[in-house]
Amino acid sequence: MKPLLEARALTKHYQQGSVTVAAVENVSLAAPGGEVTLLIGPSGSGKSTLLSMLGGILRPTSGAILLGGHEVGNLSDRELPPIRRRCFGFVFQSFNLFPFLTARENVETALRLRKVPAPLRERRSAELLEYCNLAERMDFYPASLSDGEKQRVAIARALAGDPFILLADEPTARLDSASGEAILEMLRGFARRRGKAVIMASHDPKARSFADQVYSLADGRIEALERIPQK
Ligand SMILES: Nc1ncnc2c1ncn2[C@@H]1O[C@H](COP(=O)(O)OP(=O)(O)OP(=O)(O)O)[C@@H](O)[C@H]1O
Repeated sequence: MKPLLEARALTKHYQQGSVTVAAVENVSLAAPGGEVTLLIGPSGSGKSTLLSMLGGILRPTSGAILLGGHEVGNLSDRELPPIRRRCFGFVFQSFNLFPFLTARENVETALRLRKVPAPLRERRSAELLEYCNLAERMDFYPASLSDGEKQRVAIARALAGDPFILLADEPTARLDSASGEAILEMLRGFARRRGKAVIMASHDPKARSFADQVYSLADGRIEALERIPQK
């Protein structure tokens, strides 16, 4: 299948005083729709930096990023944010929910950002939370939710813009084994059923069995690419 997102010779160097840190070096990858792409590698191998560049949060030092075949890596600071909102959803290990908003209101903020009219926002946020098995928890504040539920709210929020690509950085790191598995199942379902690309960085040994391809990073470089046979 044609990749939804592609990186070609992507490189990021951080300057720390007189020292240059090569966080990502010459990385090429392709993330097809319908598949989960997993990034693994030791701490400091460049996974988060790579995800941030793929999602247009961080500018590469060099290389190209293609979204649906179109180069987006060189767009201006004004052009990039609307494309990021339209095409990407982000999930982080720390959930990043607003503590003073309910689950539903947290999802609604993402819809408001995308200029969805108010009556539609309410319905759409309820649908998204139902999709994430949170129908009973919509009016709860984050403090009254389990960590697994919080992450499902974060996923509902990430899906608010109906993104083509979902980027997840260690989405199960703070979760117990069963909640983590539920999240991985949900991410895989999103890719498979909706034909979207999920790109996830994870240390979780279980993540592998939910992936279609695994890129192993070491010192900012790709050491191996493995296809996981479909079950
Ligand atoms: N803002 C920054 N300034 C300077 N160096 C940075 C910065 N962010 C990351 N680095 C360095 O870049 C390298 C890659 O870091 P990155 O966080 O991408 O790795 P990671 O694989 O995601 O690690 P972890 O699994 O611990 O999150 C590391 O050497 C890190 O110290």
